[in-house]
Amino acid sequence: MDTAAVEVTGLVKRYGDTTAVADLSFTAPRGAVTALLGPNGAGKTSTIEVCEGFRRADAGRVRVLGLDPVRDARALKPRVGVMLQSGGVPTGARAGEWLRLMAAFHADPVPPGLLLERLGLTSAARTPFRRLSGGQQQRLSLAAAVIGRPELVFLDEPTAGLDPQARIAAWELVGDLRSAGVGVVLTTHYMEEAERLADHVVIIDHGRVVADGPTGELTRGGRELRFRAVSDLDVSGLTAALPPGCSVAGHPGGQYVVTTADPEGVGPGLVATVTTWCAANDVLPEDLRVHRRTLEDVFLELTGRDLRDS
Ligand SMILES: Nc1ncnc2c1ncn2[C@@H]1O[C@H](COP(=O)(O)OP(=O)(O)OP(=O)(O)O)[C@@H](O)[C@H]1O
Repeated sequence: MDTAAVEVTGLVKRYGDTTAVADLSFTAPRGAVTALLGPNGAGKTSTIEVCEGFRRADAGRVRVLGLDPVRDARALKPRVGVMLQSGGVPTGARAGEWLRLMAAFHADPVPPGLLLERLGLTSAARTPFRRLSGGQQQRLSLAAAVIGRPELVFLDEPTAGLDPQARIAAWELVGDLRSAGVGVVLTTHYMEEAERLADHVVIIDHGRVVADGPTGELTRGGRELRFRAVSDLDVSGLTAALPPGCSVAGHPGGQYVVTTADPEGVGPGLVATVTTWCAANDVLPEDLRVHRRTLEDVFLELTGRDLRDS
């Protein structure tokens, strides 16, 4: 069986003179959570909308559960759940009615009442969509995306604007989907969310993939070793003891940061060199720890710190 839930090869998407997606390729595995990350305007929504069959690619090949999202739209519809950034629910539809209607399109839907309860919408069941709060609208769209027990769900910024409780409920729902073997492809601007939920991360910038891999692998290789010690440590002496490419910075309060340029990050050898030097100089390195890179560190390293004008 084809193991990919989504396979995108050389995707190009243009809007007039704007190239939103430029030769983009990635694979999202089945039964796993894949997060598409990228600054505003990077091309995430365009990519996801082509995968959903809502937009046509200008070039490249897209396969969803092995099928073509435009040509095989009818076959894919019952197997794929979609949560649009814009909601996609008629403004006058009442939350409960809308979910019951969505349920009617599927052979074995999740009971609408159960989903309303899971997502904290029971008391809003009779409220028209336009009168729901932004967070309630988001949650209703999420519920509609999963009600048909899809094999794959596309979630475009599923937790944007949710309060912490609603975000946790959404995370739990995504976790349950994954446990049930459902593939999830989501976009988010919350790095902590991606780190927590995603098995696989694809970072996009200017319509191209700049990093792609298992979340743990992308964040591997912390470049810093930190410790506290006396405030008048001989920083130049320690620097001289370290391998080339390492530097030491002293900060107020006796905080020290050893940084390595080695792409593999801080290894056991560097930790041993620092502690050996400390022992030889009668220095106790307190709170010694290798600072793990977060997904946010990786994201900013790859996409820069400049604000995007888009
Ligand atoms: N319908 C459209 N017509 C013209 N340009 C568009 C259209 N949709 C998107 N774009 C442009 O394409 C580029 C990519 O947009 P897209 O929405 O795919 O990015 P994104 O990564 O999802 O951004 P965000 O994080 O802000 O949602 C942007 O420059 C955007 O202005």
